[in-house]
Amino acid sequence: MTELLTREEYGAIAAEIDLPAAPFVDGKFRKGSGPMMETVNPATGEVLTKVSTAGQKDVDFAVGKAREAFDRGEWSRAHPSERKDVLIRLCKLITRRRHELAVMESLDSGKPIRDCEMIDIPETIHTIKWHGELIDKIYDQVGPSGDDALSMIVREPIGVVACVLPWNFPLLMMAWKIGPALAAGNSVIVKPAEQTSLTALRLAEVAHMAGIPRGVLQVLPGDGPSVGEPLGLHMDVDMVSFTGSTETGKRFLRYAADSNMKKVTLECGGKNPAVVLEDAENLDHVAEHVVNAAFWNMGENCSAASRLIVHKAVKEPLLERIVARMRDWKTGDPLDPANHLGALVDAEHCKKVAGYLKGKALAGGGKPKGNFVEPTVYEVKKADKRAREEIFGPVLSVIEVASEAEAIELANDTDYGLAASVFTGNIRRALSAAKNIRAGTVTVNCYGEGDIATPFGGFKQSGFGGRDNGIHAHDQFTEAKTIWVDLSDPKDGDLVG
Ligand SMILES: NC(=O)C1=CN([C@@H]2O[C@H](COP(=O)(O)OP(=O)(O)OC[C@H]3O[C@@H](n4cnc5c(N)ncnc54)[C@H](O)[C@@H]3O)[C@@H](O)[C@H]2O)C=CC1
Ligand code: BAL
Repeated sequence: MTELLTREEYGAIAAEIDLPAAPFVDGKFRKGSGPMMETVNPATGEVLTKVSTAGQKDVDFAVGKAREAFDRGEWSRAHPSERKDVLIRLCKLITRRRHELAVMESLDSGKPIRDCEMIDIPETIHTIKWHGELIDKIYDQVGPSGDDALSMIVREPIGVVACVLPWNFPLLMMAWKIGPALAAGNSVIVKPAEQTSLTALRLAEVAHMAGIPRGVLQVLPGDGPSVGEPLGLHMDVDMVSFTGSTETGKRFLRYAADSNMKKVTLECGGKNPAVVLEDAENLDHVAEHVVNAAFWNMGENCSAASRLIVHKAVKEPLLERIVARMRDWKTGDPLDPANHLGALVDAEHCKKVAGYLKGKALAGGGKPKGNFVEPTVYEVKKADKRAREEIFGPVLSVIEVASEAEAIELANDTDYGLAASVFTGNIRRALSAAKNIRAGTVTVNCYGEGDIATPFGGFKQSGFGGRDNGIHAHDQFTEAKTIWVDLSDPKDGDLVG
């Protein structure tokens, strides 16, 4: 269990912290050719630092260095157990610096320090360790060829991989990508979201200290058009792995089509339903899961349960319990470990979320204070935009239904398909819902994303081309190659054209 420090201790770390402020390229921080970018603490409005950003020139340079590193082979062709050792060493260094990284993450993104300490940092370590540990234990396959041939199916690193990241879990999403990508032997270029570059830059520096060779892990801060687009269009980038909005995800498909047909995997938005049927057992348990799923990380979570689809027979008692539980979810100073919700990531996003705060709320609904939005619940009709659009804030939309069939139909009535949950005491209904809801993850009598060993990604417009986490992530960051060996005796030679 991670120990939490006091508010004063976190304040002292924040006051001392030395923030990285330039692209990390070819083993060191180097000033970028783009403009300086202010990085702001969304909880206070204070400018934390100015980060030198990358431009086209730096993208070209970093891609060249990534390719050189890949071709040198000290990482890409190293024995898997050597890569494992370095990744485990990296995890040890992250563990040693966990409070610093947690504070940096909280200052930069507005996330509550308790989540940074208890979820983001431990899960970052767990992810990198899991893939490091995996890499010297997986075997390639032998195909079912006859006696006169041997067919081998091997997986090889793809080459130069660009990972374009969101701001909602800056370090953890970086780990989801670089853990498997590095373990497999790729050279990786990370483009963090412009709102949250700091921990990505620090992690690259720490990874270098752990023994990741120069050029193998580089970080290019900057905005989408200046850094994301040139990476997406680059002729020598072999793959882009993206997490973010569906709209930007689609751009990467166009970039690939307009350049070198690079491999693209997308993990995008969601409008995820929590379906509660009339035979759900233990409404206190259901309420606990729904509140956590809707409001954890201020609802800035692609798999947040932002729609509660509830049978009319249990609606009132469930809502009473949800509203009661929400009183424990305190919003405020992200560096105070007593708070469960911090600030939204920036003023622009806060304004977008505030646009959904209209009408009579069952809980919350007050105007934002600075970038802080209190957790809010509305009961809405299914056509209401709060029931249809990804809000990405602490807003739960409740929709009443009268039957199981109506609930499942409504759960699927969305362009997204990332996550869903169903609460019922009946195994037939649970499994039937799990089969019939079109989403990458369906949880039963709980709400979650699975864990590091299970694939995460979306159906429909929530995802494309691969899965994060588990051995599926290893597949995402490798190419399959067939090697076919003719075992017949050449002296028999009856090869006919
Ligand atoms: N699925 C998820 O985890 C996330 C979903 N979102 C959703 O997206 C909405 C908008 O948030 P944004 O930060 O604007 O997300 P975004 O999808 O625009 O940003 C994600 C990443 O893509 C990059 N990017 C943006 N425009 C680009 C372009 N033209 N070419 C290449 N790269 C580009 C950004 O710099 C960032 O690194 C949120 O309100 C939320 O609904 C946002 C972040 C994460
Ligand atoms: N929930 C983890 C993935 C994401 O929000 O982008």
